[in-house]
Amino acid sequence: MRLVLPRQRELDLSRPQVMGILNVTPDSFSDGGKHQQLEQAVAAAAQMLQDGATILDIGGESTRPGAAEVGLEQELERVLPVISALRSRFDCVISIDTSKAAVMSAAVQAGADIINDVRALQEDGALATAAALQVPVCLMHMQGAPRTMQQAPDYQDVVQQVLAFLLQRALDCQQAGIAATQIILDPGFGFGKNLTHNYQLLAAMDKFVQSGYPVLAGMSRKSMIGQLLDVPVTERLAGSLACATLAAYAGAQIIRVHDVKETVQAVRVAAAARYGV
Ligand SMILES: Cn1c(SCC(=O)Nc2ccccc2)nc2c(=O)[nH]c(N)nc21
Repeated sequence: MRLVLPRQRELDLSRPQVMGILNVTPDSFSDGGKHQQLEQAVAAAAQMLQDGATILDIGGESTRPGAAEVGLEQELERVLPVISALRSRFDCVISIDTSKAAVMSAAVQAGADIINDVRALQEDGALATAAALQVPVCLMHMQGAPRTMQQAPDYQDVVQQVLAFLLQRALDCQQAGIAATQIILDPGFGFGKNLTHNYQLLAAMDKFVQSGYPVLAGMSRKSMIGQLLDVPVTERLAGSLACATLAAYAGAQIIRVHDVKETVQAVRVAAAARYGV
């Protein structure tokens, strides 16, 4: 199993890969000029790559519960300088975390290799644009919108409903011209799910893997850990490592995290048990 990337590169998914989170939203940097922020992002990227991340996820729109929408120009000016700087310095895989078609095109042109869309290409023009760009896409499930999604998440059967949504979106993508082997599925932990929903999805990770599509799991430092353990976001490393280990052992191929060094080690243990040393 592998993803075909631009510029004759590819990403081998026969073993789980760690995706480092590179947030470029203003609340993710100590204040300082644009240049300083770019330097900080490049330094953080270098550290994550040194620690074993093979993918860096760049996002300009905060999708935290209650977050407001971000304008196109604002999102572009946050992500493009960072993508260009990373592309010119590192040979890593870069994913662009966006739902806007215009950001997808500009980001891929600047050097991004994968589209990571928390809205599963449902925004205007997103599906056609992603198909035209011919890069791998991650389709994530979200119930509702970031501003409202955590008010009252509700499902008859969260696993069945999330999986059915993702399989349908994957078919929509294939009909638009995206190859099945270029489609990654993601249950969207914390996006319109309560604590029980999140752990039912984690327990059913093998069902998503059995779909045959690559699976991305993103639970790092999320409230599904904070609420369960009653710990603040700064005390969620152990819980995050447990989630990453469970997901990798169940066969998830991409694990999206903040704490790269520790997760690379934990995922390597899980992979040794599942695939052999
Ligand atoms: C962009 N993005 C996000 S942002 C939310 C987040 O990290 N919240 C958060 C981070 C730290 C603490 C509390 C909450 N989560 C996913 C995911 O699970 N899958 C994919 N594919 N993309 C994703």
